[in-house]
Amino acid sequence: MVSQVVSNRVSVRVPAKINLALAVGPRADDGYHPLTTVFEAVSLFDELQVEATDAAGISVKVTGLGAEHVPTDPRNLAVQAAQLLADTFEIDTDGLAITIRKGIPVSGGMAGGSADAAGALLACSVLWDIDIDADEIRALAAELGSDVPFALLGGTAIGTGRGTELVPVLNRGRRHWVLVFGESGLSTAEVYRRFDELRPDGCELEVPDDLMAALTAGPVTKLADSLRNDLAEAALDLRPELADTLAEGVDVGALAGLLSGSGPTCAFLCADESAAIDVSGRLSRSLPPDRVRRVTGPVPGARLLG
Ligand SMILES: C[C@](O)(CO)[C@H](O)COP(=O)(O)OP(=O)(O)OC[C@H]1O[C@@H](n2ccc(N)nc2=O)[C@H](O)[C@@H]1O
Ligand SMILES: Nc1ncnc2c1ncn2[C@@H]1O[C@H](COP(=O)(O)OP(=O)(O)OP(=O)(O)O)[C@@H](O)[C@H]1O
Repeated sequence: MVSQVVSNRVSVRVPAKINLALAVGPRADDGYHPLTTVFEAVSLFDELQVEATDAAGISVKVTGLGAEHVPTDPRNLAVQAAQLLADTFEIDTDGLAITIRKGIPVSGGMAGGSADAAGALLACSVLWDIDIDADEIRALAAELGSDVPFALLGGTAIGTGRGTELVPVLNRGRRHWVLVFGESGLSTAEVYRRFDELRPDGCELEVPDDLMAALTAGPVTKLADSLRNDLAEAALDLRPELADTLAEGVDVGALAGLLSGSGPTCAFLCADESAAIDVSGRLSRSLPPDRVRRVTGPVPGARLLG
């Protein structure tokens, strides 16, 4: 297909995720673990702009939270996404300028890099006027990373396989969360490796019935009781101080504390908005305020801006 640039600048916004449940089976021969997870997209975003310029090659500029830890070369997941899309549709990437504004912590267990990959797929498909359907873009997303298809979809969804097979979950209401970002990031691969050492046979890949029921009916306390993360043990083994953070959030009024994905971000479910304001205020007294954020979920996946 020949590229035809229809607009020379496209902006998108992509949310972070938490895993309301993350059941992890034993490591498979390909190095990945089968999962049964319930993703929820929350109101913490990366913004990404792609632009057609006269310069050579692909350039990438990163600003915002933790930008200094993000590569600005072909290792950047947004660059990889643009390149994969271009290769698939035979498009010349010369002159592509990508700008990323990070709002999602890097290596925070909230799928920040995946968000940028999803954003680049969406933005470049518009910039290059590619006629790509939902199944095709989902397949490219899954090639880029296990969390990338969900970053496109958003909302609340069950993920199986590597986390790339998604089924949206109907649920009601808006949930109020307080996030505590880690002092530094944790490597997802390292957390899975420690999981293998601690749980060589994996954990049970059960569909979390109590959680599914709590998403559609009953008080939010029921949901708080059914949150689960099989990677928490491994992440806490690598970062024991996270146990104190999780306990502190509950001490100051959260209904439950949950490690987000592979961590180190801690997510606290609160009864309602005013409880979340109170919890975030109290946590900000003992922690640097820029590590504490109030968010809601679910929110939609990758969206065009403007
Ligand atoms: C922890 C989660 O965020 C939960 O949603 C994901 O499972 C991780 O998703 P991700 O960061 O997009 O993962 P990928 O980029 O695909 O893989 C990073 C590393 O995580 C490990 N990995 C990831 C997904 C999976 N189902 N099993 C794994 O073992 C692998 O060691 C892999 O090398
Ligand atoms: N656009 C990007 N944004 C953030 N990190 C990126 C990006 N591109 C590459 N990386 C690299 O990817 C690694 C993981 O970053 P990321 O922020 O996606 O972790 P994460 O949120 O813990 O991932 P997940 O929750 O999907 O496991 C980091 O080492 C980072 O340097």
